[in-house]
Amino acid sequence: MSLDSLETEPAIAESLFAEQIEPARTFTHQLAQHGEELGLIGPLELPRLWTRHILNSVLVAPLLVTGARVGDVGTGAGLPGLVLAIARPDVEFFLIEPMERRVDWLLSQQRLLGLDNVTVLRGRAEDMDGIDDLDQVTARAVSALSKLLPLTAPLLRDGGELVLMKGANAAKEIVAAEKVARKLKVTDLRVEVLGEGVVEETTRVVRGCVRSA
Ligand SMILES: C[S@@+](CC[C@H](N)C(=O)[O-])C[C@H]1O[C@@H](n2cnc3c(N)ncnc32)[C@H](O)[C@@H]1O
Repeated sequence: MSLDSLETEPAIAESLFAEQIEPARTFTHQLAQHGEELGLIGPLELPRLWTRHILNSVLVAPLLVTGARVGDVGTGAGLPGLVLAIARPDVEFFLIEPMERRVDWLLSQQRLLGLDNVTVLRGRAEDMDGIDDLDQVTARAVSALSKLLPLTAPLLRDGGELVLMKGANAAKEIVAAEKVARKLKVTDLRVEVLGEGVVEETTRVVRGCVRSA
């Protein structure tokens, strides 16, 4: 595929990725080159690949805790899971994705980038038997919060945290998910906007904790 229409790297990318900028560039180029043919990104995404997808994902990196075990549910093309694994080599990532073709892509990128902080798990989040002790769980563009909470909250240890990337309706989704949140013992659900004054397109996350007592 021609990379002619790939968005020029925004100047802010270098400060957001710091010393990890080179692998971030490699991954972005890989996604630009192969993403459409593999059905990972739409044909209109190249002119906004950095802004809409890569930077949007890396803005979550400062919310992750050093040494944490972090699950990313529905990683797909690698968003945000692989981008975060590039930006945060000090964090251990479990990328959960059911589709074989996407899993193959994630494994190929993990190898290419030499990411030894990544484990790719093939399957649906709700079928991840034996994983219920993660410190933090992320997800992006998987489903509405009321459906996403049952996929993500059970993967967390008591006191673990959800960091779910959401769109403009995030606050409304929290209201709609109140009952399911109570059932799953998810507390303190709130919206945070990341990247204000730093990037053109800010990122919205819903954060919340799982507390059994
Ligand atoms: C719209 S894509 C978003 C992919 C990526 N997170 C992104 O932002 O580009 C949704 C992804 O969630 C995955 N998915 C759907 N249901 C899932 C489940 N129950 N558990 C884990 N992943 C799931 C799909 O296979 C798909 O890759």
